[in-house]
Amino acid sequence: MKIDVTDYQKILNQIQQELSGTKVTGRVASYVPELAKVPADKFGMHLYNLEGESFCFGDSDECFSIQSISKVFSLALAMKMIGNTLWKRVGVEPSGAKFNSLSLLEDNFGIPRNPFINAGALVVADVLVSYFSDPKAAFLTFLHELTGNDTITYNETVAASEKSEGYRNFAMANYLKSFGNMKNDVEDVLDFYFHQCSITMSCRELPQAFIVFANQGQLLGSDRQFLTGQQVKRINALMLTCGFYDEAGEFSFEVGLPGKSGVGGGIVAVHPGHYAVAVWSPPLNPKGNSERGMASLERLTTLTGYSIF
Ligand SMILES: NC(=O)CC[C@H](N)C(=O)O
Repeated sequence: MKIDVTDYQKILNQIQQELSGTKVTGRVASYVPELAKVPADKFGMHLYNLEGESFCFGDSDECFSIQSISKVFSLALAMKMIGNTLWKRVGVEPSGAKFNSLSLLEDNFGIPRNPFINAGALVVADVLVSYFSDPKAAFLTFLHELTGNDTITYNETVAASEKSEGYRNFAMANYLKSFGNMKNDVEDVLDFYFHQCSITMSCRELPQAFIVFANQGQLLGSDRQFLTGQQVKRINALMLTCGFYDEAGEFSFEVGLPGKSGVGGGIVAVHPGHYAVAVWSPPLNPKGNSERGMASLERLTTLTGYSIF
């Protein structure tokens, strides 16, 4: 199938028109002051296709805290570095539970259900802390190579306040350690994890990073195979089944694309073979996913008439 590219901008304009004025019931994340400060009416979207064309509206050039969207990058880096041994320490099944749930660890002997719930992302962070002597620098290098944009960096204020409020993540990391599924110091792993979550990127920059998942692992506009086809298949499968925690079914049902959300209000989705798209609207629904973001992506696949299904 081929979507007429001239339609994308029209469709995005329609989404902006339909949704920018609507009332949302969700709340902006408030567990750290830096996130609570972000105006609730920010709204932007950017679609980047495999032809290298861009379509956007609203606050699409403004950087925001990518939070859990970063878990896709850390997973990709860990898969690149240690391959299949990763799956001995983290599962690939949807959790059906909140992103920061501790309860499933007890039944699974400290093996998190998947890499996108916090427990799984902490194990992935532990892998990276073991692998690299300077994991924070290595993570940025990975992102810079992936995007060709070396301005992407951490927000130290967000990382610090996340740390000062991170009781549940500390509990989780210690709990993983008690099962032997955390090899490094809890402090070191959390320092890395809070930093990866603090990365700021815009709706324009995120699809430039995610287009590799629409392009079978090859960087766009180059012949560099950045990830293997199998790695990309697996990451897309995990985004589809686990990217929205206990709302992964709903996202798949309404939108029909692999994607990943963050509590900063961002969502990125991928249409393999076609495009990557990011949307940002800070108010979150009760499951911790951007309310207007989900609605926007539902309109995108409905108006284009195409999803992966
Ligand atoms: N869902 C998210 O975006 C959660 C990320 C957040 N930094 C946390 O660890 O709680």
